[in-house]
Amino acid sequence: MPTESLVEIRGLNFAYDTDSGPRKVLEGIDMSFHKGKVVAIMGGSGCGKTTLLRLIGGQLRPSAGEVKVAGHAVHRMNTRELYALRRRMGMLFQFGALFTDMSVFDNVAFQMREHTDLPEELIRDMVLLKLQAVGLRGAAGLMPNELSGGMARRVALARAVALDPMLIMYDEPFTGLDPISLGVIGQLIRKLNDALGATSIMVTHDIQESLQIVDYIYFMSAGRVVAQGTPDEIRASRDPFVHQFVHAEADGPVPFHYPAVSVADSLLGGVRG
Ligand SMILES: Nc1ncnc2c1ncn2[C@@H]1O[C@H](COP(=O)(O)OP(=O)(O)OP(=O)(O)O)[C@@H](O)[C@H]1O
Repeated sequence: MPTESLVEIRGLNFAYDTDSGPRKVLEGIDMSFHKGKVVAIMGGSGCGKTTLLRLIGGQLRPSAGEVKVAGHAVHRMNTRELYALRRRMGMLFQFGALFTDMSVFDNVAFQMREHTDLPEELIRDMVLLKLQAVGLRGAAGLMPNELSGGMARRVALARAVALDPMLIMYDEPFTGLDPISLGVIGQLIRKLNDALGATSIMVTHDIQESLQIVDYIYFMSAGRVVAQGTPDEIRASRDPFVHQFVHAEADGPVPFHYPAVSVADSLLGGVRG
């Protein structure tokens, strides 16, 4: 029996308003994120992945179509509903910056203190449990500048799941990590998702790590979904776009060059003039 969707995206279009008019970023996106799953969204730089996360989080409104989270259209929620929804979402954005003037403990406790009325003793136990889950209970008293990059990212993970979110969104969680830390973070993303019974959406460029830990992958190009499937389907895919990604080829359906007039035209243009 198919599992239930936590996030459903249907016919989603989005354009940014810019001085030179609307700038189309997403077009006709359909995606489903089923409960309990970890799903990766991959695609070249600037294809609209971060924009999509911001639409799911309700920071942006669709130009057309809709994003539903737990059955409710995000753009129709009032401020109070949006606030309640965001409390149930954990987010880890690029580099997952910690508050540098707070200890590891206080970084993880921050959301609990901001968003709940829980007594400090309970917060203490919850923070230590979250730190235990990422293997850093012993580092609770350290300051961020005393951590390695991999440790800092693990603290950011503990902070993202501090309030036991139903949905966790990661934007490039592996950026800047060495291969060992990258593997550790990947495994933790999977483990935390399963332990919490949550659903995770991960925007990443790291296909090899994704293939190890996710249940499903969407590939985007120029604001559209161009391929999708389970890791096994992706590995077996003959789709040229998927092939370019899986084999890290510099050129293919995703062009290496930003669109431009031909080299001959731009170099010889003056001569021919
Ligand atoms: N506030 C904004 N106003 C106008 N255009 C924007 C704005 N934010 C992003 N864009 C443009 O929208 C497009 C999609 O951006 P987005 O950040 O969603 O891409 P991305 O796929 O996450 O890229 P990357 O992998 O490089 O982070 C890009 O062309 C970007 O320049």
